[in-house]
Amino acid sequence: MAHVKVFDTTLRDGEQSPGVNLNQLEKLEIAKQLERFGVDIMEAGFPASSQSEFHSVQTIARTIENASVTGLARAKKSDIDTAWEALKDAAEPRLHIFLATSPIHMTHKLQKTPQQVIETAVEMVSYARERFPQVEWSAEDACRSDLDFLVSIVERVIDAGATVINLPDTVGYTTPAEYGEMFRYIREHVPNIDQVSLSAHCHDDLGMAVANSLAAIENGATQIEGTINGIGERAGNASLEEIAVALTIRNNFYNFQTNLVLSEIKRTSDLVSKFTGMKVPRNKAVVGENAFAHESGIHQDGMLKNASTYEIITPEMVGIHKSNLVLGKHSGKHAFIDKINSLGYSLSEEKIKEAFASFKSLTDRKKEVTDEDLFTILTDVQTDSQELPKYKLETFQVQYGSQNIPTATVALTNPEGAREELAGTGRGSVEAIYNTLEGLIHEDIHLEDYRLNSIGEGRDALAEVHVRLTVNEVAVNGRGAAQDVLEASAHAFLNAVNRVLMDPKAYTKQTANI
Ligand SMILES: CC(=O)SCCNC(=O)CCNC(=O)[C@H](O)C(C)(C)COP(=O)(O)OP(=O)(O)OC[C@H]1O[C@@H](n2cnc3c(N)ncnc32)[C@H](O)[C@@H]1OP(=O)(O)O
Ligand SMILES: CC(C)C(=O)C(=O)O
Repeated sequence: MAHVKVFDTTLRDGEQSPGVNLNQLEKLEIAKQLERFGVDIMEAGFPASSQSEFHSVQTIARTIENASVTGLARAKKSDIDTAWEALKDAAEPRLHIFLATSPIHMTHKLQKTPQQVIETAVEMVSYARERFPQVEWSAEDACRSDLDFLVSIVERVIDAGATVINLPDTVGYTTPAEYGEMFRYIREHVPNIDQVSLSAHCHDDLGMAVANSLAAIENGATQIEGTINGIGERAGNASLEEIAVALTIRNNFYNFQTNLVLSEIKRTSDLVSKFTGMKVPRNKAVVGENAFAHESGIHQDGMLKNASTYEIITPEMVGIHKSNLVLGKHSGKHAFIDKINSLGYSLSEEKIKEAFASFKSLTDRKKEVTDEDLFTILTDVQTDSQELPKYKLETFQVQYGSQNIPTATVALTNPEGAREELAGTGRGSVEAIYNTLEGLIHEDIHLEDYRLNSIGEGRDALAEVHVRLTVNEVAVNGRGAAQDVLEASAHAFLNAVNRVLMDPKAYTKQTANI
């Protein structure tokens, strides 16, 4: 069976999803999970885009041992130099340079002639190769480029030292037959193509990203690029978990394999969903809640007789396990530690103490603590930086009646450690809390988006709130979980404010709907 390399770009193209903004700790946790998932290459970010992005890429490059870490750069010396500083300590430093090759992009965006584009690509790839042992070059908007122009530029860039050539469908325009044909054409017409890996990178604007990626593999691609849960710019990228499972389940058709550990899919998907705030649609292939649910009588009857009647993928294959060790009010530290280890976490003693305290306080209010609850507690603890000063919720009280004006009284500790208390009103309970918090925090804050999810089932399920705020005109996301919706709402608000106040440089990205 032939091997296909997996290039994950959740932390770069995935983070380009409108509304997503990951902080450094979240990016690092996702990177460690991608390493466990077995990706060959992970694109940790775009180092020249901001200082915080530079530090995230540098930390990931210094931490990850079992995958090659790369970063994106424009065809510009300054981007390449910055990327080198961020990536030079990686186990295998790798750079990803892109330059558009379609007439639309060359004329309107780059304002360069095709000849200038060839010269720039060649010059920048050979400049990058003076430092990086691995250089990937992407022909941005390849699918709307002239094929013979693509043949000449790819040949020249390989001569300049590129080790990987990527032919992205940047705008999700192509069909499987066309994309496959493009790979075949490039393989047949570029004389030095066998010296490099040939990569596919698809977007989902027409819902064909996964099908296009598979067509590329069938026609000579040796690397595929994508993201977890298919997140990414606009409609997203090809979903890596869907490609991996398709190659496995249909290995009688596709004769290709990857290094991915399929049983890590669920956990990777959950982590990315939680940190990005992008909920996985219930009906999404492979990781959606309904992917293994059977509703209708005839299907249920078939399932009871033999699961293969209606299930082509088993939940276990993608890491969905029903747990039988129940944690509750009477569980102690040993069972707790055993459980967090079995969920794949490795936490410091300090963090274990913090997580155990949150667990115990949850058991006072909830009969059974599920794996989903623990996942929420543990990921929050994992990315909580204790050392940094921040706003902390102490107590709150809300008075609500259908005839009264909702009123909240909130007490918090400010970053200087002083306790402050205030009362305020609003049109509803959440608004009363948020107005009061705005009165306590002397920054210019606006709520842009508020979403409430339930974690698990039943009356005692945890509430999880995702908010999007602008703090001093900087957009930032926040997340909070608690058994009570109002408490989760307060935590989410403070989480967003703390993120931007602790690391203002990281939150300069404004996503515009243009
Ligand atoms: C297909 C993709 O997904 S590509 C990756 C897209 N990702 C991102 O853009 C996220 C990170 N980006 C950023 O933080 C910013 O855009 C930065 C820091 C890179 C650049 O910011 P700015 O200097 O303010 O430039 P701005 O983004 O407005 O415009 C982009 C400039 O880069 C040029 N450019 C675009 N692609 C390339 C390229 N591959 N190589 C060289 N120059 C390029 C544009 O022509 C434009 O140049 P101009 O200023 O001479 O007109
Ligand atoms: C940088 C390139 C590979 C990209 O993201 C795209 O073309 O979609």
